Amino acid sequence: MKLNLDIRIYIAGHRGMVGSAIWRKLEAEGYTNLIGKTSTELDLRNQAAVREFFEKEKPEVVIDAAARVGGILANNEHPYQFLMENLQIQNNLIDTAFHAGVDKFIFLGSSCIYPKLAPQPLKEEYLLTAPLEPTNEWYAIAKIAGVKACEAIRKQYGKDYISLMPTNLYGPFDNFDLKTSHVLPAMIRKFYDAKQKGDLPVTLWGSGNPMREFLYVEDLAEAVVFAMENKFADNLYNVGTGKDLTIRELAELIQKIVGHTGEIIWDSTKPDGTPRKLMDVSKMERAGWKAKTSLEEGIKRTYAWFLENQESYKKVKL
Ligand SMILES: NC(=O)C1=CN([C@@H]2O[C@H](COP(=O)(O)OP(=O)(O)OC[C@H]3O[C@@H](n4cnc5c(N)ncnc54)[C@H](OP(=O)(O)O)[C@@H]3O)[C@@H](O)[C@H]2O)C=CC1
Ligand SMILES: C[C@H]1O[C@H](OP(=O)(O)OP(=O)(O)OC[C@H]2O[C@@H](n3cnc4c(=O)[nH]c(N)nc43)[C@H](O)[C@@H]2O)[C@@H](O)[C@@H](O)C1=O
Repeated sequence: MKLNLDIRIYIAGHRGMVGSAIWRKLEAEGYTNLIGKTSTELDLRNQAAVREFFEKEKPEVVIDAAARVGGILANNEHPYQFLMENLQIQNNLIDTAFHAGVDKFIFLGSSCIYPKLAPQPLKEEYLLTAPLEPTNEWYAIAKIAGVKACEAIRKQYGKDYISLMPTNLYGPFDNFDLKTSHVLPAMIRKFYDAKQKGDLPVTLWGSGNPMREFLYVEDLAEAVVFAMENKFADNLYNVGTGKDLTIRELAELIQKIVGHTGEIIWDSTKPDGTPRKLMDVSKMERAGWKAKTSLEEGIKRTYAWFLENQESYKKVKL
């Protein structure tokens, strides 16, 4: 059920694709006391600055949507930053929130925390049962540490700290930079640019054979607000659609939506990453939440947003 609409809610990473979607959803639900700081205003890697911020702002709920985030190449080429920066950010947020007496904390991990070759669909209990996918094990280990920190606070101190594991996300305010982005925004940008130049060929990475699940970011935001307004019985919940497709099928779908008619070339020098990471989303469904936006509808909305914003919105993160 709804919390008091003037409760002080801190959304870490409120300008990101996920954080901004959560912010919009909370505003739409009538929450009036939303707190956000840009990374220039508050570098979450700085523990002293985070402690000072909590003393001043006194948030009652914390939603952690701040992290060093990127696609398969960014993760593979910057392992130290993806491990260390994410450990610093989440440890400062979780530990400071706990010591400041925050009773509700929502940590966002990722489906890449599960073993590379775990049975599919991935259940929450598969965590730590086998080796991780090498291209993003650094990021995954940081995220697993965040899951365990929240689990320990829940178990030892009885605080309502929970971890949501979203699948691959996409939508408005995504990162469309071709070096650091995830596959879906990269395909939108590549097919659009190639179409503009007379349907030139589009080069995509890997074999096209891996499978991925994609959740529209506004559905995730709804899941996060649902988790904020309800007391969950457990610590760890997968958040996804429970459906996946091959990267090749994704390319054909986006090519159709964008209206590109040129050739697709597959660059096998780029990594495929994990062959599949379809999540079992039944635990979250039993808790009362289910995704509703279809992949085709979500891509159409994202493409429309991209066309309206592509000039002003260049999010390059390295
Ligand atoms: N995108 C995806 O496919 C998935 C994302 N997630 C998770 O969702 C969360 C958000 O991801 P997403 O929105 O895609 O990422 P974005 O890169 O869009 O947003 C990340 C946010 O984190 C903030 N941030 C990064 N470093 C710092 C820092 N040192 N100090 C303060 N703020 C910082 C950025 O702030 P600023 O803009 O002010 O610089 C930015 O707003 C992450 O936890 C990610 O792991 C999980 C599964 C899939
Ligand atoms: C959310 C999740 O996202 C990351 O994992 P990932 O899903 O493997 O990342 P990705 O979206 O970048 O790639 C998905 C697939 O798509 C293929 N692919 C084709 N062509 C392009 C292309 O042009 N760009 C990209 N990025 N990938 C491409 C690519 O080769 C791969 O096979 C984690 O690092 C981590 O951040 C995480 O948790």
